[in-house]
Formats: sequence, structure tokens, C-alpha cells
Amino acid sequence: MSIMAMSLSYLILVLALPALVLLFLFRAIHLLFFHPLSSIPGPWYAAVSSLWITSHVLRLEQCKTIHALFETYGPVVRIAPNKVVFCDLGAMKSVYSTWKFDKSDYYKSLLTNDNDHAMTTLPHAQYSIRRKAYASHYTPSNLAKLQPEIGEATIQMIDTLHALPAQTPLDTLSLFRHLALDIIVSSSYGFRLGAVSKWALEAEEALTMAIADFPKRGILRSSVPTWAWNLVCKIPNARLRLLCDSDKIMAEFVSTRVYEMRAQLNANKGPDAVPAPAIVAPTPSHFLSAFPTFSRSSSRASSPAPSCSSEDSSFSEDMSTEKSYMLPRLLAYRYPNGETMPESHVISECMGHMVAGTDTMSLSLSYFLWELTRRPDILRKLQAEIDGAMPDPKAIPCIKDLNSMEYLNAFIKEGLRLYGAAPSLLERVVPDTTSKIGGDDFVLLGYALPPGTIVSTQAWSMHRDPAVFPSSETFLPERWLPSYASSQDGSDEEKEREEARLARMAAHMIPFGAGSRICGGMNLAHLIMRVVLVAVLRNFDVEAAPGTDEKSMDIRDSFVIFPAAMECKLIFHSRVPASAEI
Ligand code: HEM
Repeated sequence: MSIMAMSLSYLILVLALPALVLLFLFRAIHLLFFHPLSSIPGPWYAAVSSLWITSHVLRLEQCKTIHALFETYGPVVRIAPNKVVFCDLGAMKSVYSTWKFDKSDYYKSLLTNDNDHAMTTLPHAQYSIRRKAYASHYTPSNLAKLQPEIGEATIQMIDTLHALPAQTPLDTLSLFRHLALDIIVSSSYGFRLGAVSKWALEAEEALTMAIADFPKRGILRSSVPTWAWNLVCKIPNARLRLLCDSDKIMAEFVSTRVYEMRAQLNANKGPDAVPAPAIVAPTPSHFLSAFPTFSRSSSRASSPAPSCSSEDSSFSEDMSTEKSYMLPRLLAYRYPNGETMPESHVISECMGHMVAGTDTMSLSLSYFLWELTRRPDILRKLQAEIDGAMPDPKAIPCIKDLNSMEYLNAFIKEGLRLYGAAPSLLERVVPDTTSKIGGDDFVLLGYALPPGTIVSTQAWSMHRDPAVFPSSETFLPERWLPSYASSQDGSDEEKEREEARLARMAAHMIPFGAGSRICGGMNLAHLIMRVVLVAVLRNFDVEAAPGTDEKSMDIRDSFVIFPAAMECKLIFHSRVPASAEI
């Protein structure tokens, strides 16, 4: 290079660098003092760049960081140049229920098979068409018909636990992930996967691994350019290949179910026929002999579960019809233009539900049991209630009876308050036309937000508001029980006060999200939590394994929560006589 060319490059560098610094300064001054969001409280470094909040996201501590901001700055905080978070009931209703803002691009990192499913469909109008396709699957009346599938998988897990050597520490994150998958697969497709059986043989089910890997794949995939991602996936390492292929493994599994179901529907001929599919995977014989029952009595059934729900008025609206799994519903669903859902949509929708339901269930159940290992007082109360409702350790009460167990319900509410599996920011976008919000600018807690602003709240903070939940960090199921229930002579005034207190707490609870885009599988999640908790606690006492402690269970988050140690090792001690174990 000639001396002249070198001096020219030097000159450009000398001029460009200060220009860049100046540009950054002007931008920072604009964002801090002249931007429409500049009056919103928050740290100045968050207002000028997204780097600060991103660093906390990468450190897996976004929930706690945002919560600390609310404590310092109040209920509305600017956390990035274009992002505002709030912790307020009225604002929550306005964003998620009244105006039903569209979701932000964040959700696109959860695409399955490179396609949208309900959770990743951002515009509200398109989303509501999608939701209609599956919503009827998760109604209480349909879930009541699926109790045998749920009970069967759960009792299979109980039998497996009884059969394991005593004192074996078990990672419940893995155990419940396999169980949740068994339940979701059998209730969605009528297919017995047997993931828990394989888990007991230490032969990890590829599908379960794929589901566990899927969120990590999403984060990696979206943070590197496509060429770099393709390169990573060529590295000859078996574990890495599994992670890269997790989307493909899930898609292959679901596609097979779709083709099988199509074949059955075609064989059925009638255009509206939506049959319950046959069991297509072999069921282990030891399992059939212990076929569980949902029961209203103490007798243990030796044949497939009677439909306790047929005598259960709250779930009887649809009882005369045959039960139907989710897949045939999706295949029969027609979009408003009269066309059926393309197979690619059906596959991505099913994958979305497997991903949404598996880790959330295993995380919640693991944290619930971990809490019980620290709180023998709560464990004893729960077990007293469960023992009374479930004399036979293999006969799970039916939904209506589970729902009427007061202490269990209080425990689950408190569990979801402190250990809800997805307590993170649920991002929405202020729309670009004011007609979508009734004509004026959107005003959040006194601040006008321009179109395109990303607004959100997080369950983590809504559930820890000390004005609503006194001693908010203490696990206290009793807070959900009306005080007048324990005293005979509560005055009407006292009852009203108590009811208002309970209603206020309930309104602040958003473990499943809020408004129109609330968790699609919420009813199933409630049922699974109840079924699994009564089955486990009726059969076992739980103890933390050595090494499982506050530090290992400290909560990290990346949309869902998980323990710092990435495992939750517990020991299950049988409570039932050996003769009743299998
Ligand atoms: C305790 C367990 C669960 C928790 C805490 C939970 C929580 C959530 C949350 C917070 C959302 C996001 C709402 C939003 O983005 O605004 C969500 C969405 C969703 N969940 Fe769950 N979930 C659980 C279990 C399940 C189960 C078992 C299924 C189904 C098998 C399921 C299916 C879905 C679906 C389909 C969506 C997308 C909803 C939509 O945008 O239409 N979830 N869940």
C-alpha cells in the first residue's frame, strides 16, 4: 500500500470514529430526553440500549431483574429503548383482555417445523381462527372423557416408582417430563408412547430429548446466522446432532401420527366421522394388570376405568358422544374459507402443544414436590386430605372430587403463584392504528405509548405484590382458604371482606398468561397437576436427595423457569404396604 493510501485510510478512521461517537451520543440524548418514552422511569442505560436487559436475559435472570426494577422505580419501567414493563392489574386487563394487542416477534423463536402454531401466530385475528381448531379438545367435558388416559400413564409411573430400589435419588424434572409427554401424546393422538417405561430402563425416549432440546435449539438457531448454524449442525458429535435435529425428530413423530389418523379416517368413510383411534403402540403387560381407575369409591377396579364423569353433572354436557383426541379435531377443522387445515399446520400445531405442555408440567410438579420436602407441615395436611379421598392408592378420584379438595387446591394455587413454570414477560405490541384502541393514543398508567412500543407484564411480579400477597415470598397455601371457613361465627361483613381478599388475589394470578391468549392447555394442566399430586402423595413421602438444596433449586429463567442445577433430585419413600404396591 502506498503512503498516500495509508494516510487516506488513517484520515477516514480519524474522522469516522468521532462521527460514530457523536452519532451514538445524539441517539442517546434523543432516547433519554426527546423520545416519547423518555418520561417513563427506569435506569438511563436501559433507555439508551437493549444491551443491558439482554445481558440479564443471557444470564437467565430476567424475571428477578425486572422485579427489582419495579421495587426501585414503581409499577411502570422502561427496560430498553422501545420496551416498557408494568406491574398493575388495570394495565394488565387493558393490554391483554380489552385491546388484545398482537404478540411481539419474540414468539417467533418458538416456531415448530419452520411453521406457526397458535403460540407463534402474532396477529390476534389470525390467532383466534387457529385457536378455534383445538379449543374444544381442552374443554372440561372432553378432558373428563380423557381421564382414563391420564390416570393410566400416572399409575404406570407410580408402579415404576414402587418397583425401583428404595432410596434411589430420581431427577423429577426428567421423570415428569416423560410422564407429561406420555399424557399429552395419549390424550392428543390416542397413542401409548411408554416414555416413562423407557425412562425406568434408562433408555431415554428420543422424542422426550427432542422436546427438552427444542428451546435451546431455538435460542441457538436465532442467535447465529444461518451459515454458522448449518456449520454447527455438521460437527460430528452425536449429542449436538440430536439437538440440531430436535425439531425434525418431533416433526417425524407427529407426521407419522397424522398419516395413521388419516388412514383411519379414510377407512371410516363417513365425511364427519371422527373416531377414537385404536391404541397403536404395544402396552406393557405388567401395566395392563394394574390398569388404574378413576374412582368415586374405595373399590379398586380390575377392568378399564368406568366413566366416573357420566355421573358428574359439572362435566356431563357432552357425555353422550364418543371421546375424541386432538388430532382428528384438527384434521376435521375448516378455516373460514371452507378449506381444511393444511397438514403442515396440523403438524406444527401438535408440535407446539407438546413443547408448551411438557417442560411446563415437569417444572411445576418438580418445584411443588421440592417445596414439600422443606415443609413437612404442608405435606401432612395434604396427605390427610388425599388419604381420605383416595382409600385405594391406585384409584384416582375423578375430576369433580379432585376439584373439591380444598387444601389440594389451595396448595396448587400457592404453587402456581411462586413456582408457575412460565412467569416471564408476555410481550405485546402497541398497534399502529389508533382505531384499534378506540381512537386515542394508548395510555399506560398515565404515559402515552407510541405505536410499535413493546409492552408487557410478568407473572413473577404480579404474584409477588406484597400489597396483595402479604409475606409474598412465603409459601402459604392457607392464604387461599377463607378465614371464616375455620370459624363458625364469621359476620357477613367479615365474609365479604374475606371474599374480596380472595378475589383480589385471584385477579392478580396469571400463571397461564392473561386475556384472550391465555394458555390453551390450562384445563389439562390443572387436571394433570391434581392427578399426579394425589397419586404421588398417596403412595409416597418425598425427601430431597443429598445435593438438592436452596442453591441447586435457585430459580433461573428463560421464558420458563428451571433450577440452577438443571435437575431436581428427590427420593420417594413408599407409604403403602408392599402387597398394595403393584
Ligand atoms: C403448569 C403448566 C403450564 C403453565 C404454567 C403454562 C403457561 C403458559 C403461558 C404463560 C402461556 C403463554 C401465554 C402468552 O404467551 O401470553 C402458555 C401458552 C400456551 N400453552 Fe401453556 N402452560 C402450562 C401447561 C400447558 C399444557 C399442559 C399445554 C397443552 C398440552 C399447554 C398449551 C399451551 C398452548 C397451546 C399455548 C399457546 C396459547 C396461545 O397463544 O394460544 N400449556 N402456557
